[in-house]
Amino acid sequence: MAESQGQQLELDVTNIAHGGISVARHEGRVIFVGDAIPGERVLARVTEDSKSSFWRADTLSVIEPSEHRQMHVWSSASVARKPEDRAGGAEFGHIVPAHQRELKRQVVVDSLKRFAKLESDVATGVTVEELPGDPDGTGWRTRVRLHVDASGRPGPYAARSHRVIPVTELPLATAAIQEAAPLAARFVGEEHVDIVQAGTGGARLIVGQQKPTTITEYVGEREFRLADTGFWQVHTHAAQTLTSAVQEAIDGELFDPRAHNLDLYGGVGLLAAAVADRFGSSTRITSVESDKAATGFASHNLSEWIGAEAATGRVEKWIAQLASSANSHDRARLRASTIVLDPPRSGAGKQVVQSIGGLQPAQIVYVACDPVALARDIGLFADRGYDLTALRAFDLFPHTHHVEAVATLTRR
Ligand SMILES: C[S@@+](CC[C@H](N)C(=O)[O-])C[C@H]1O[C@@H](n2cnc3c(N)ncnc32)[C@H](O)[C@@H]1O
Repeated sequence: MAESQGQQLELDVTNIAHGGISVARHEGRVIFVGDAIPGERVLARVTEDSKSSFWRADTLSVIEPSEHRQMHVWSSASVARKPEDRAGGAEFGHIVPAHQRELKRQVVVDSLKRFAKLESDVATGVTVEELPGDPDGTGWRTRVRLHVDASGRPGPYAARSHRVIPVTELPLATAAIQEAAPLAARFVGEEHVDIVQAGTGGARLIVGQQKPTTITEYVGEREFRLADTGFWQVHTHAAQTLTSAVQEAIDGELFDPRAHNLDLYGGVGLLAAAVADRFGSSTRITSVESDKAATGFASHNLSEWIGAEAATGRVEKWIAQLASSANSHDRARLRASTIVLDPPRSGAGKQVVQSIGGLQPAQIVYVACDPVALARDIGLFADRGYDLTALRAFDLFPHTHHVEAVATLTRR
């Protein structure tokens, strides 16, 4: 069907879809359109027509703008540029922040309806909460990766492409990163350059596979040590927001500090510390993480709690092994447990959900950065006897389509 590629169409945009794209219809066929807003009429160019069920298109110009449209916060990503020259990573930057959150709310509610068959008040009543910081949604990013092109120029990729776009500013990044970012430098032979702003010491540049250095991040007064190349929540206020959200998501009536509580996909122990901070010095919790360097830091970060420990392993294997080796006392401690999990974008998946379900914990707190993966897993947990009893969502990534959710699931 390649004859439609490149064709220009006037489209009425009706809905938002997962992934930061909007939905329009043309002659009965769904077309996913980038850089548009539901309610707008746009002139778009078809970029993909290989599937019979849907096509993709880029907005070329806006014919009837939405009342929620604003000038893009990043001129390098503006619809005024040719689609292939627009920087990626700020695909909602042309939408006023409050409406970005409304569209993200719709995606969360719609995902739960479609993939978990859930239309309860808990599911439909969710809102997407704004984080502290600049209300215009800029200046929050403490980690930025710039890719490097064949001539050594660094920049973000264009949306859905590996084409490096040279830029002169990074408005989503913190002031320290904007100042330190070597946007005019050349890095011939490197694949990428990372700029990281740690809790202390300004912005650092990490070129290619440079050896890691230990940095310190703070959540309130609490210190977390980690590698500058390792995982840490990206928004300046994300670690504190998720700490409070996880603490509040746990039903205190169902929490047993002496149970075999788990923090799965634990990184350097941020959420295990959140749990132990709320429930006190006798809290028992094991943080499980596949990155050995991270669990080394987690052991240090959790050392104030005698019952907190870090284990290195892939969750899917580690938990299956735990289930197969548990005796009746272990099983009772697991049945009384609270399990926090914070998997990567792909979610926990069927195998891990089945293993967790098999342990029959009292409650599960699921921190998710992908609403579709979360909804799929909530549906799988429902089959294992767990109901969604609380849900919050947070705008951890303003001007992008990403949204973070914290869900509590309780054993029926
Ligand atoms: C979204 S991060 C969350 C980290 C931590 N909860 C935090 O908030 O800082 C997900 C973590 O899961 C780890 N990870 C990814 N896949 C894993 C797996 N199959 N088993 C264990 N850990 C995994 C990653 O290394 C990363 O540290």
